[in-house]
Amino acid sequence: MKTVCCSILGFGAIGQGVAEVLLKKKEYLENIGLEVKVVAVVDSKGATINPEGVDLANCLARKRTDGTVALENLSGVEVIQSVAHDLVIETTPTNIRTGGAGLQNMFAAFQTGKDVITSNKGPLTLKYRELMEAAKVAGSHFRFEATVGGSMPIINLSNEVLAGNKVKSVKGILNGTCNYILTRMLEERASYNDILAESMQLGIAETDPTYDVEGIDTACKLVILANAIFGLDATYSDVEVTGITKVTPEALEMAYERGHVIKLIGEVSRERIHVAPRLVPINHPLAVGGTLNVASVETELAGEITVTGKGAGPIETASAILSDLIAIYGN
Ligand SMILES: NC(=O)C1=CN([C@@H]2O[C@H](COP(=O)(O)OP(=O)(O)OC[C@H]3O[C@@H](n4cnc5c(N)ncnc54)[C@H](OP(=O)(O)O)[C@@H]3O)[C@@H](O)[C@H]2O)C=CC1
Ligand SMILES: N[C@@H](CC=O)C(=O)O
Ligand code: NA
Repeated sequence: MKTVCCSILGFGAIGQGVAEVLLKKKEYLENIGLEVKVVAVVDSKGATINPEGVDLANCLARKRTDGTVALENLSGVEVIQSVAHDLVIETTPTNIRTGGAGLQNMFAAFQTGKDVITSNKGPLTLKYRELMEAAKVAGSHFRFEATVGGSMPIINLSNEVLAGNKVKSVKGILNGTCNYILTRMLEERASYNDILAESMQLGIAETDPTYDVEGIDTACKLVILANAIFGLDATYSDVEVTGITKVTPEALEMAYERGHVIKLIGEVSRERIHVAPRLVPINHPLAVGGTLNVASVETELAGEITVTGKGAGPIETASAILSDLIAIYGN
């Protein structure tokens, strides 16, 4: 049995989703020879630490009742530097201006020879090259399937499953919150503000939901795809960005009467990176609803390959983190 000691940095929707999935998959992981021991859990107020393994069920319960897991006044970086472990699971909020706590956590993880799995888009949008270089120098694994499309495989699909294929472009819906809002505005005539509030409660919206509705989150994901799949050195300023805040119920209904839905479509190729609301025919493969994401990958040898899956949500996103964990340590 291989023991993987890890920390969970950020214990909001996704961090808690990871804890739940690790509890649910304990037996499965043991059956494939992995004991995953969480030695530290950190939120914005501090940390719970136990080198023998923290009680995840207890952490989840305390987070619900007390609003925090903090028993010790330590930050993510302090935990990385002082607690022995192999893997940092980084799920703090996306911040594309500074990279936020996530950027510091990732550099600290690589400086101390740890592997990183993350759902956090900020650091990868801001400092992709530097992070890849730091991971390489440290000989660390760095995986981030959860950053784009949540549970929907897209990064590992393009780089691993479709290995050898040159990807020409990726086009699709990469924000679950916007898709949920546009779908419910059309189908139930629900109000934009009510659905946005509900998205926050469901744990699908960003910590700052303007990232979702202004197209910033989709733009970050396109930057990550540009760098991870196309080998570009793109940053946020390379993306043309329009969000959904100006899409009205009337526009959605008029489009529908003419056989179309309005979707927030992102597209990345070597030539152009852009996101904007676009008309999509009702029966088109990109016309998926709810929190679904969808991506059409245009490849050199295999033609077009389209995937769809839940683009947001705690358990769904944790499933991508779990698959990255198994990709690193399984077998
Ligand atoms: N929600 C989703 O469906 C998806 C989210 N993501 C990404 O995953 C990440 C997490 O998202 P989500 O869980 O929804 O966000 P939340 O806002 O629900 O949770 C963020 C967590 O990070 C903690 N945190 C904030 N600042 C710090 C800090 N300095 N040190 C340690 N912990 C800190 C918060 O603490 P506290 O609890 O004390 O406030 C909270 O526990 C984001 O980067 C997001 O972009 C990616 C895919 C899907
Ligand atoms: N807020 C994001 C979460 C996943 O990245 C979304 O709605 O897609
Ligand atoms: Na994904």
